[in-house]
Amino acid sequence: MKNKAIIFDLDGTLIDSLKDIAISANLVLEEFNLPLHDISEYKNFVGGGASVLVNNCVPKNSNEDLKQKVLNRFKEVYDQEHHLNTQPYDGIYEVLEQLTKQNIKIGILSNKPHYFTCKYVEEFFSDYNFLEIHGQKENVPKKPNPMVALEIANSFNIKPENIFFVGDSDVDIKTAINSKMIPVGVKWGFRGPRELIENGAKYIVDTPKDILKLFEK
Ligand SMILES: O=C(O)COP(=O)(O)O
Repeated sequence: MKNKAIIFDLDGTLIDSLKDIAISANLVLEEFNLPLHDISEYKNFVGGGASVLVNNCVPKNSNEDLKQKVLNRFKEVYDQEHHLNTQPYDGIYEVLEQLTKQNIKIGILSNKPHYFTCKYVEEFFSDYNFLEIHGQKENVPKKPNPMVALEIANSFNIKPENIFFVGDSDVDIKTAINSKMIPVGVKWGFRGPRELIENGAKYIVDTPKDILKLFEK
């Protein structure tokens, strides 16, 4: 057991953050007099980080200046008060408890801006021993680039092929493949299993507790 580890994605994997992201983005779109989107549409907008989110939700012909302004404002609005609906998925705490008991090293790699990633981890997961916590940082390549995932493997002192990379989007599965980790897709996240399988997920887990079964394989 001790020679295995898990890197988790955050949004759509550990926490259900969709509604707050959508509410914040729609508030900003409204401020800029731009068309709004249904919450469910945001499922396909999230995953590539805040700038990709903005790219996806502003009209196609928007110029860079507008995108930058929307992005800056989104970060402000999201930071203020729109966290009321965000919660860890049912069963996540139990899994983290078990992983901690079994001394399995755990980390988080998200494309959510690093500041927000740390904020959420502090709010929900401060009782768990996440050894590595990385959101998207300026001038650091984001997922699916394997760089940070490999740095985490290095710090864990565990070979990438013994690390499960658990996520809910194509970006996560591609990150796992690019870093030669074991790609695990979750069924409860923002995208469906089909996207995860098409992108090369080796395992699909139906519920958080199925993550524990991966170690029996
Ligand atoms: O917020 C995003 O766009 C992505 O975040 P994630 O990498 O934790 O899914």
